[in-house]
Amino acid sequence: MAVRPYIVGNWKMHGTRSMLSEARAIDRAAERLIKVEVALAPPFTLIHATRKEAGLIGVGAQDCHAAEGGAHTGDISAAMLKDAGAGFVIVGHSERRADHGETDADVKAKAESALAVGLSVIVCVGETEEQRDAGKAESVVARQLKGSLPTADGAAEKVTVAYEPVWAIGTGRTPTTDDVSAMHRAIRKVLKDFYGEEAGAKVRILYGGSVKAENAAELLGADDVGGALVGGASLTAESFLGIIAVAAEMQEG
Ligand SMILES: O=C[C@H](O)COP(=O)(O)O
Repeated sequence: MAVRPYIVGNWKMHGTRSMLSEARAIDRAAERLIKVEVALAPPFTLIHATRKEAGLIGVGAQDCHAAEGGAHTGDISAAMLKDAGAGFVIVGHSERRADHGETDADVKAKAESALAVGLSVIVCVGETEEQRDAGKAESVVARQLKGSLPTADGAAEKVTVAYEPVWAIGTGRTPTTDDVSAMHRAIRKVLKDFYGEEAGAKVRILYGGSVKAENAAELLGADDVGGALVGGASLTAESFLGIIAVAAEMQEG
């Protein structure tokens, strides 16, 4: 279990201002849970309000455009996210890789643009069920990582990796603890090769994909799991705090 697990809620395309009450409730409870680092990634429209109303937890974005600015209708730059109060941005989520055809190079460019304005990044990787069944999971994730990780000076200190098997996202299905351990070990090797032994050893690796309070202990208990990237179970304070409480209890040994 990580020294201080990082539990991040990705609200995806959910959330109007009425959901700020959930963010406030999470923020108030997070104050008690000093053993766990907590963050939320609400929709763009709620970043500024969430930052203002939830002062203790981290607040971030779910994506950013790679350009500094320009004629990109509907897109949002990393600088705009920082201006709105974001401290990090998720890049390369499988839903964006699939729905928007984002390549590893696109993800790397987004990550570099985020680091350039002082944001941290959560770089998402994960295999499909077809790739897993073909025995290609580790090679796919390694390729995604090598193509998506930023290389700017000091990048490793601002990078978190989220391993999210695509077939576990939103399905209620999860890998076995042993499978999570094996993949996280493989990811750690890639990180050390990519950033060097020392820097690569410090990058946090989160697990994401149907994390709930009921399965959090087994998933967070796998080897080299630094926390979780949580979708559906982060949408209410009750369910999200249930996961956070499990992570905190695991810190108490
Ligand atoms: O970003 C979060 C992941 O996609 C996991 O989503 P989920 O917890 O709803 O399976």
